[in-house]
Amino acid sequence: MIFTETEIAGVFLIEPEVIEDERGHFARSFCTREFADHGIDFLPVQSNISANNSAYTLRGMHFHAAPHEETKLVRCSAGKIFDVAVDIRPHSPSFRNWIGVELSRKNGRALFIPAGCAHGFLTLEDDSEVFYQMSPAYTPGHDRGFRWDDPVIGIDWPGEPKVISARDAGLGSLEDAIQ
Ligand SMILES: Cc1cn([C@H]2C[C@H](O)[C@@H](COP(=O)(O)OP(=O)(O)O[C@H]3O[C@H](C)C(=O)[C@H](O)[C@H]3O)O2)c(=O)[nH]c1=O
Repeated sequence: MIFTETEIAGVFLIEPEVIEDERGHFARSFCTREFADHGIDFLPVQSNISANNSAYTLRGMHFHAAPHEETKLVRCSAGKIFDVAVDIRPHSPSFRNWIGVELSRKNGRALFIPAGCAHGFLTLEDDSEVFYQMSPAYTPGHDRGFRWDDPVIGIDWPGEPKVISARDAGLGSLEDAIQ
């Protein structure tokens, strides 16, 4: 795997090292040792599948309140998404910064999102599926969120959402969410 740290400390783009042959290809998708070699102590305890019927479905922006912050390794196992991480750590030099990457079944890329960052995505094709490993396990009642189009964050989405949950559509600002 090829790790590239982004301008948000601790957020890494991970690209597969693909081994191709006449049958197709093989690539490693996770390895505790390779992650540790890049200073990342990550041992996922839960995996999730997010299946999305339509293009321009938006889920986010979500995070868990301390001390239940979640760390995630996100990949797109079908279709294509624009995946976004936002630094919500007030003392971080990249506080309020965001990064967005295109993850797809074709490019096999993954985004590693540490605790202290919010996560969200916009699907770019119908039938896009997101597979993500996380730690710790989900804790009901501690989920928080802020609006996908918070003007203070200014995420440059590649399109407007056509499908969004009532919860996500009604979220407030990041400032309100981290009070
Ligand atoms: C996330 C999660 C949810 N659930 C239950 C709770 C609800 O009954 C149902 C759907 O949950 P929710 O509507 O919060 O799912 P999303 O809107 O896709 O939320 C996720 O979307 C973004 C982008 C994320 O990064 C998070 O994993 C998560 O916030 O699954 C669980 O049982 N375990 C879980 O880990």
